Amino acid sequence: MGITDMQEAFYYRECAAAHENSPLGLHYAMFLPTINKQATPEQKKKWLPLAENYKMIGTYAQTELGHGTFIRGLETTATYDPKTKEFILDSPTLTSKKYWPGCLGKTSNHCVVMAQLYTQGKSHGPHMFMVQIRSMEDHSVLPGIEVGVIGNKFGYGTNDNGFLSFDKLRIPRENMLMRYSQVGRIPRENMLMRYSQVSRIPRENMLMRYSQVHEDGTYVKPQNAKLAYGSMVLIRSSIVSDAARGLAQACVISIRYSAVRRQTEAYPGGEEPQILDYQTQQYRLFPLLASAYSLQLAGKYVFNTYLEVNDQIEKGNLESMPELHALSAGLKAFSTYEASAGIEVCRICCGGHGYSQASGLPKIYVDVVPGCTYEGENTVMMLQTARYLMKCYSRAKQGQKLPGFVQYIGQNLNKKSCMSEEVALGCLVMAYEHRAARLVEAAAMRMQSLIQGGKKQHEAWNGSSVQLFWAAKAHCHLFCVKNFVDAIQAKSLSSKTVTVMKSVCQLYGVHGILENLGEFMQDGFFSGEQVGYLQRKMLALFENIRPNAVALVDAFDYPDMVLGSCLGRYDGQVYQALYDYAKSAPMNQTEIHSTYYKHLKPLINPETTSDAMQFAKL
Ligand SMILES: CCCCCCCCCCCCCCCCCCCCCCCC(=O)SCCNC(=O)CCNC(=O)[C@H](O)C(C)(C)COP(=O)(O)OP(=O)(O)OC[C@H]1O[C@@H](n2cnc3c(N)ncnc32)[C@H](O)[C@@H]1OP(=O)(O)O
Ligand SMILES: Cc1cc2nc3c(=O)[nH]c(=O)nc-3n(C[C@H](O)[C@H](O)[C@H](O)COP(=O)(O)OP(=O)(O)OC[C@H]3O[C@@H](n4cnc5c(N)ncnc54)[C@H](O)[C@@H]3O)c2cc1C
Repeated sequence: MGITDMQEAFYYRECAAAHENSPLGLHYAMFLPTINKQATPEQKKKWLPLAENYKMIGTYAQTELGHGTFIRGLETTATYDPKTKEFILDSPTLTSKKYWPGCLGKTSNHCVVMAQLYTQGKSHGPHMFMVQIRSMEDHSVLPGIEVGVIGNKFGYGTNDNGFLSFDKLRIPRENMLMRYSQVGRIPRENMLMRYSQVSRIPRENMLMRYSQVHEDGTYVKPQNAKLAYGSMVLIRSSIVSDAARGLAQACVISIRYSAVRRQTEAYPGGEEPQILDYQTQQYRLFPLLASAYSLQLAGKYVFNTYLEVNDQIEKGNLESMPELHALSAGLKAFSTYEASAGIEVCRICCGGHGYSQASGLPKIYVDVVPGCTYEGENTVMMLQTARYLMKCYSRAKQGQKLPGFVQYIGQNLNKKSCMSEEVALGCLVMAYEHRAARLVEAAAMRMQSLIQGGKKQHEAWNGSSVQLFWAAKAHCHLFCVKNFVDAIQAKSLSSKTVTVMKSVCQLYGVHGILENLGEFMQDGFFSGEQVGYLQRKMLALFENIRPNAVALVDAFDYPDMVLGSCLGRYDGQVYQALYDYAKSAPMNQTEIHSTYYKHLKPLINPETTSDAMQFAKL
């Protein structure tokens, strides 16, 4: 293929088999990046050529039957044996069996395994280990390993998500992924002196600034334990664009179809209008179109932020790690919630044909919706963002300066909206900042009052977690609105394209307020009159966007082969395509289906059943 950028390669493969989650998906999305980001130079030198050339095919085995969210609760153990300089991997309980990892059941011959590290009788928490699970000669399962597929799922039929357990499997010490942030940069001469006294690890291993288990079992911890979570942050930062892609494709299909489909005479004797001319169809589809554009912009922002922060981390500067975690966790949750719900609305807007696989919509849905669960269950991710927002709130109250995208926190909440009939973009951003700041403060106040009332920290946290969730969701929503507005304002408004996009951006902001009105009106920030401005503006924007609706989805430029949809075809020949799809159905290859003779004929013509049964036995 010759494509070196991994995201580009991912999307290129997506074009070849759109929304068919690849049986090598985890090899690309997590196994290779984990080696890239968590292995030492020596380990990369050994494993990357094999993995990049498909000799090693791997997955990311972290989740277990009993734990997916709570990584520190994982039960798989890796115990260091200094006598043999090996780790002993074990699945001590039923619930410790790895369960869910993609490409695990039948495809992978290796995996990076997250296990609790034990050395010198002490636990050091979750760490990653490279484990070979199948022979690279004949793909047979290696001794001490049980592996298989978990069975049918909601979707992802092309991915052999599997289970895996270890029975005191021994792996070399060198198979612990030992890169990580230096525990302080130990001068070379000290390292030589220090390590030569403590252990005789090979010289090439000594020039490391990484976490180590020395040959005698001494553990050198990383600068931050969460660095081991890096691969998840990478994928969370990538999922936002993936969710945007799914929503955008569903919008292409449903809006193109709505421009072709005519239904119900508009008045007695009149012609049937395009269903895209129904205001209710516009009310359901146009805000989703706006959301698709907004999430695409947010996806670009968060992935670029990942690249920037990851570069800093690899230079030992972990300062922006909390911000990246909060941003990637929150936007991953926000984008997959929005996209999943939006794709389902697009399907419903296509009527019966939307329920056919011929529409392409069910396949997009079952490919996007697990994103609400994998790589961090969405509610848990939102609460991680909320945790960061609470810290920001207390820093703001102490007068500390906050980083860019949280500077709104702690602002004066006594002001009122500047909203007028024009519905300026700036007034929209101010409204979202006010709503998020108010919800962050309300959650913080709730926590404080529970603690003052005698609750312990964890009780106050759980007792405030609904409000914490609301605050995190409002924060992510603000981010998407402001990021969209900034993109519009960064362009000159003279060109027609940007003028059209300004309407789309306005609709995104207006619709979001009207769909969450209680949160915007609870403290009187908006007057009833101003809500009227917003309602009228939304209806006006539908009319404004209608003439460009098809062009706006064409602009996503997804080819028919990627959409895989009879409804979203560029040429609009929907009905012929549906009929051809039906005719090609395997069951239509014979006039009478073989099951007639065995199951129906005995009912319809019992007298002639005998010869029928003969036939059925053929
Ligand atoms: C440059 C190279 C570029 C290469 C590009 C490659 C791209 C590849 C192609 C991609 C293309 C697009 C892909 C899109 C499609 C993807 C398809 C993927 C297919 C399916 C994959 C699914 C795989 C999985 O599901 S893997 C398993 C995922 N599991 C999870 O996510 C588990 C979730 N749980 C957790 O993360 C933790 O348990 C958590 C955070 C909930 C709690 O952790 P813990 O208990 O340890 O911490 P806390 O006590 O809550 O907090 C302590 C402290 O730590 C901070 N923190 C927590 N996590 C992080 C983190 N990750 N980073 C930084 N900091 C973290 C937390 O904020 C707290 O800080 P305080 O200061 O104390 O508040
Ligand atoms: C299609 C698919 C592919 C996957 N691929 C992989 C893979 O390749 N590798 C891998 O390791 N894993 C994989 N997973 C597993 C996935 O990462 C986990 O399912 C996910 O992390 C959620 O964990 P869980 O299933 O244990 O859910 P749980 O954590 O049990 O969540 C269940 C419910 O409990 C709630 N909950 C849990 N903890 C809290 C909390 N602290 N506060 C509030 N509410 C809470 C959640 O919000 C949720 O509503 C995959 C899953 C799917 C569906």
